[in-house]
Amino acid sequence: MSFKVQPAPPARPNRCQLFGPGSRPAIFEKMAASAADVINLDLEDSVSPADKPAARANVIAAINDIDWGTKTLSVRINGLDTPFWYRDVVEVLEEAGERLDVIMIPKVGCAGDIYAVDALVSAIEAAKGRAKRIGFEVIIETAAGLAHVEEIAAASPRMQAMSLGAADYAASMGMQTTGIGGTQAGYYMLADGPGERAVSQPDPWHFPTVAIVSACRTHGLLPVDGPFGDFSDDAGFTAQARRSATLGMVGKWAIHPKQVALANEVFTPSEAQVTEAREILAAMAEAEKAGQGAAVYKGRLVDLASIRQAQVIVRQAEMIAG
Ligand SMILES: CCC(=O)SCCNC(=O)CCNC(=O)[C@H](O)C(C)(C)COP(=O)(O)OP(=O)(O)OC[C@H]1O[C@@H](n2cnc3c(N)ncnc32)[C@H](O)[C@@H]1OP(=O)(O)O
Ligand SMILES: O=CC(=O)O
Ligand SMILES: [Mg+2]
Repeated sequence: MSFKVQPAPPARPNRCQLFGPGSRPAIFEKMAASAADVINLDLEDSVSPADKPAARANVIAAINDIDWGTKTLSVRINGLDTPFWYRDVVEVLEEAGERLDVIMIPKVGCAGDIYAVDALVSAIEAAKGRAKRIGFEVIIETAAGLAHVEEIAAASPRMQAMSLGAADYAASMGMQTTGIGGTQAGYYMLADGPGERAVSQPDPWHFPTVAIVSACRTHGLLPVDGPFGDFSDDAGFTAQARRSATLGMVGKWAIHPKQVALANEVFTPSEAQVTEAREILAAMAEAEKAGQGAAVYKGRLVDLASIRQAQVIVRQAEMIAG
């Protein structure tokens, strides 16, 4: 471990972020009644340019009028390359009440993008006497965003979470696919050797996922997997979510309500995982009493690092249980 201790991320559940277009207020109550930990009211890519002003008004009314319970409530603003974003920030922060928790900034390319939004948000908070400091979450979904992922993670004390946006990321990287997340038909390997050659399909999102997790863990943010577009493919969603969870992400977006339960299941440590983690902690407590730093648990090595691994699972389960 470095001399600098790794900071803890915000202690709140973030297993599923349910999105809904700000231009579709009929679904807002359904979003509030869902089992998602985080709600993202969208002003960006699910809202057509002509609908932006009406969507802002809908979102402001929804923040003020709907009972969002204990969910984290976020609004996705438009990107800094558009004429919409500053009005999103000004109107939402001037007119919506204190229930809003977070602003999501899409297509972030460098720390300066965060600085710009921070300056505007700080000025409005001061002018309006807002008591609660608005947090930021960002989407890494461009080549520049990935190249500068670490400086973005460190850009502001407002930063809480980072998502991988597979659709825009694929476009920005020039990837030859229209699929949003999951395995991609063209990204496959053929085994060497004689006879019929086995096909394997590696994960094309592996590199950005690991880069985001690393930046987030370094700076105490929540790493989140973004959208999986084919909401008819439950198995595909679950496989993608399991890969992300295994690599350290804490949750995944839902772009349809049927994906909420799938995400919650993957990102809630199972009873078997928690039991095993507690047994490892118990085995290590016994080993320590006997003056040993290593022990055998179910035929495999456990040592002091196993304590830290097991604590990840136990803490996650305890935080979710509240
Ligand atoms: C890809 C890049 C990105 O940026 S993703 C993030 C931005 N995109 C979004 O926010 C899109 C969010 N999703 C949607 O707009 C809709 O779910 C889409 C995909 C259009 C499908 O809608 P629809 O055709 O109504 O679906 P459905 O008939 O299967 O709906 C079944 C019931 O569920 C409801 N529903 C629909 N979407 C949501 C939602 N996001 N949150 C909560 N509820 C939702 C529908 O109203 C319908 O309800 P009911 O059964 O009629 O009562
Ligand atoms: O905004 C999300 C994406 O996948 O693009
Ligand atoms: Mg996007």
